[in-house]
Amino acid sequence: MEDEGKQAHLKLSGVVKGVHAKLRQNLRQSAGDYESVWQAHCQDKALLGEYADAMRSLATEFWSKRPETRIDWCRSTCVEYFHGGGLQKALAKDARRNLFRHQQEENSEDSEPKDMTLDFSEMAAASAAASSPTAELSDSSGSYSQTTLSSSEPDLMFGSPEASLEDRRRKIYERYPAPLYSSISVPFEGPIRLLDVGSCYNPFQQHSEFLAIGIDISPAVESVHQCDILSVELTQQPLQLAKDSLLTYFKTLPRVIPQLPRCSFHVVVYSLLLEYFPARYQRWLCCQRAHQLLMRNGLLLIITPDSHAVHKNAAQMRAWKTAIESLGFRRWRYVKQEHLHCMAFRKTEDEAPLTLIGGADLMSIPQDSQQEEEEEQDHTQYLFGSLPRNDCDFFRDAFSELPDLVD
Ligand SMILES: C[S@@+](CC[C@H](N)C(=O)[O-])C[C@H]1O[C@@H](n2cnc3c(N)ncnc32)[C@H](O)[C@@H]1O
Repeated sequence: MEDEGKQAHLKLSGVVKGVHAKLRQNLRQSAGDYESVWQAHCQDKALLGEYADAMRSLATEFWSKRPETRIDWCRSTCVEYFHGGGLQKALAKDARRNLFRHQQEENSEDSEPKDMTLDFSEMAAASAAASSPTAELSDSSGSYSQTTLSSSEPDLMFGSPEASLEDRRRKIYERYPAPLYSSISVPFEGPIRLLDVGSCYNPFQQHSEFLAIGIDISPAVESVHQCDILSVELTQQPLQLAKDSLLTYFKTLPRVIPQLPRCSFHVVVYSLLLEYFPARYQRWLCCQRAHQLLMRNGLLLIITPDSHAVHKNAAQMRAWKTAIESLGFRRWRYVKQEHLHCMAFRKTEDEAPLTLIGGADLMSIPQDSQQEEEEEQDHTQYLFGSLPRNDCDFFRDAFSELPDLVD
């Protein structure tokens, strides 16, 4: 019986790993033309269907037996963040950081400020922390990523010499209230709007904390919508609907989604998704899209496989952190589990704070550096039939949530 289970697991993981390997091979053969490789891949409905069934069986029949699955981790992280004080603490920390920064600016001897540039995204966070509940869609006017106060408003900038920094900051807030329509306010209320990208079998749907919207290029179940995160159109503006209408909107999305609303989700989940893509640029684009889809203070959750000790791929994880933070996120939580890296990034800025040249290059996975020659030479029948050894290692890492069934 145990042997039968092992065989079934190997067969299913063979389908999954075969698709990943084929994509990487196609990318190499096309000399890096990831767009045409991706287009051809998305048209291969038979292969996509086989993958979807295999992935669903792996996840629901084998991996779900583990004490804490990646879905459990995402769920407990969201509950702590939205309902357990995590968001409040993060906002309070922003406010302290912001205050400290302005104090530093004022104290610096050589700066005689004529203009003071205030980062309104942080101010919004600070004011959200300090304020009573604010309607999510309270104001849709204006751009607010940066506002410059000129020296023609001296009282506002510096106040009277005796005024405390807190007083001056309060005046600034009164004069320039930061619009919060696309920012998550505290205390958090209502279901957590969670976009599960590469959802496959809609694992978040069963949890009542979430209004879970699952999307996939090849859904394994009816409730998941067909949508490609790489190419789906995004609306120009966030949805401007009252809360009830928002719920209705998300509950009545069409089966095939042509467009997703910008800045409208509390959580975006990429669970075992980024390593599906053969090209770094696709992983990078995917993270950019998460930033565009999330409300400010929303969370991007990334789960990526790795069975090695935490330090083995620490450089890769640091590179991902640098790349993702450059898009306007700040890492809120990182956990290395036995077979997974689990990361939560909070969207802290509406615009990318800096343009990181070569950001896509930082989104590598170990298999990117695998040389074609090595692959061709190393067809060892190691564990997974005809796959090369490095792929075997990868898939054992990538899909070994039940290691005793694979090893
Ligand atoms: C390894 S499975 C992970 C399934 C699930 N998230 C989990 O953790 O068990 C990756 C899934 O991502 C989907 N996928 C790949 N590229 C996608 C894209 N561009 N847009 C949406 N889904 C995608 C695949 O069809 C597949 O179902």
